[in-house]
Amino acid sequence: MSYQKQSLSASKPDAVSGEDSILAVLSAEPENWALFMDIDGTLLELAETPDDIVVPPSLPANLDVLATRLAGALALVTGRGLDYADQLFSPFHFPIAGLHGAERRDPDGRLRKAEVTAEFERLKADLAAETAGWAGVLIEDKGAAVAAHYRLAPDRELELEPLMERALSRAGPNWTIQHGKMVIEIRPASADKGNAVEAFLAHPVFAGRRAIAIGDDVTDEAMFRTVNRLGGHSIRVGPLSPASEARGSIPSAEALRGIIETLAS
Ligand SMILES: O=P(O)(O)OC[C@H]1O[C@H](O[C@H]2O[C@H](CO)[C@@H](O)[C@H](O)[C@H]2O)[C@H](O)[C@@H](O)[C@@H]1O
Ligand SMILES: [Mg+2]
Repeated sequence: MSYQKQSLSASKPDAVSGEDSILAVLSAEPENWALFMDIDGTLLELAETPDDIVVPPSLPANLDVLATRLAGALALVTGRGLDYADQLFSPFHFPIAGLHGAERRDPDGRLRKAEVTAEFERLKADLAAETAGWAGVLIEDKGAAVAAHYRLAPDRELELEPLMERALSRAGPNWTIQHGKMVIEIRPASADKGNAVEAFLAHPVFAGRRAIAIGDDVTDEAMFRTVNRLGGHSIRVGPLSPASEARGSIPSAEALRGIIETLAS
């Protein structure tokens, strides 16, 4: 059932639906493609807490080689704060969008950060205080966004929902709720991952290329819709579900890293 959509899309002449076809299009025509990848759950396996993720030592250099093959047309598009995500791939600095698209560093190094108001700072502190006694709930301060993680306390989801909704009303119209894997976030409403992909594609390094977007979560649906509309390819890590607009899938982050390693070698 979950593969029905995949086989439908695979029947299209230019569908990219799995590891072999991603490898094929990128290695055959690297000058024609741009690659946009999510981080958690896509390039890296999910971990119990945000700081427990492991970056395999070969990944940053493999990404750098692949980025060079694509003449720079490779960007990371993440819900993480830009600075946090950037240091995961040190010493390389790829074009990157953080906070689900609200922060961006373009290929020319131009940086756009989201504004953090004094009221938002107070709101984050209050959320941390209100959940201080909730064992297993983690509040992740991401500057202009805040995430309430319940992976270690799944029973708290129902209590976190109204708490985050109340915090959102306090934050005002410039913020929005973002659901994710065992997490509820308040993020800037100014841009989503689809907007970030379009902004990158307007830059000369990316312009004129077709986009491949690879992600694993609800937040990635915005970039899937964008690349589908623009004639690119949308790939979900994990099984396809009818709820996703991704048209292809690869089984795991490890499989994606294998593709990257092959393309880099
Ligand atoms: O857009 P992404 O790069 O996938 O980032 C989405 C969120 O990822 C992180 O949370 C998720 O991964 C954690 C580590 O594996 C996991 O513990 C958590 O349950 C997941 O929701 C990150 O902490 C968030 O800030 C990102 O928005
Ligand atoms: Mg993800």
